[in-house]
Amino acid sequence: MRRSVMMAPSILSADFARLAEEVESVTQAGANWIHVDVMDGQFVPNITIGPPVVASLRRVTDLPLDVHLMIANPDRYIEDFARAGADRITVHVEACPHLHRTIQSIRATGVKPGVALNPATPPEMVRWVLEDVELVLVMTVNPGFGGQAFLPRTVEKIPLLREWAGDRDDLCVEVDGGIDPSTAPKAVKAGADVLVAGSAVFGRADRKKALGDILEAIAHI
Ligand SMILES: O=C(CO)[C@H](O)[C@H](O)COP(=O)(O)O
Ligand SMILES: [Fe+2]
Repeated sequence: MRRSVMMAPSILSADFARLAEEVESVTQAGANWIHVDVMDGQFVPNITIGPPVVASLRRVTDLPLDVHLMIANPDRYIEDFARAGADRITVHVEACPHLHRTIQSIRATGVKPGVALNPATPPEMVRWVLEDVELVLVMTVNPGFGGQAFLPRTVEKIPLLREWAGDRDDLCVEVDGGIDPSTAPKAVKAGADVLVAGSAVFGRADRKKALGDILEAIAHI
């Protein structure tokens, strides 16, 4: 029997002028986590939001805030995001020359650490820190923008990560980018158990139907 799958809508595709209502709509629709994409214009070409927005979200939701840092030198901001109310902080291995130290810094704040892999990054890059993290985020698009097409080969990393994680049944493997009812089954079959979806959820008026269609697509896997 496969592990239960959690849905983490990405607010990247939400209406930022109505963020509280947008979060409430996906909460009512059954979202498990709220995925927050932080971009700095350096590590990725786009710029989004920072700790003040996370602090504002913290005041309007009890759902776990899953903060995905797509920023250069993330060590500078870990404490700020932790203080703002993040439940999880995920850093990119490509942005962390001292990855183990960065993971320890996240853990020291009381926040659950995660590591993310770009599509071109081999899974071996996180092999020796798997026991130190709570989550591995496998990017299924190149980071920086919502609404891009899913890259199918990226999910081939997931069975390797699961194998290396051994009996770490609690390790979350999250996929992020281009997830919709047609691609979610590929990720879940490979072993993903957290699905981030931005445009496939916030791009539709009926959020319950949007989440429901993804869950229905994976129901029999
Ligand atoms: O990290 C991200 C982009 O870098 C986003 O979380 C991701 O792209 C979600 O958007 P979509 O589901 O529309 O692809
Ligand atoms: Fe993301």
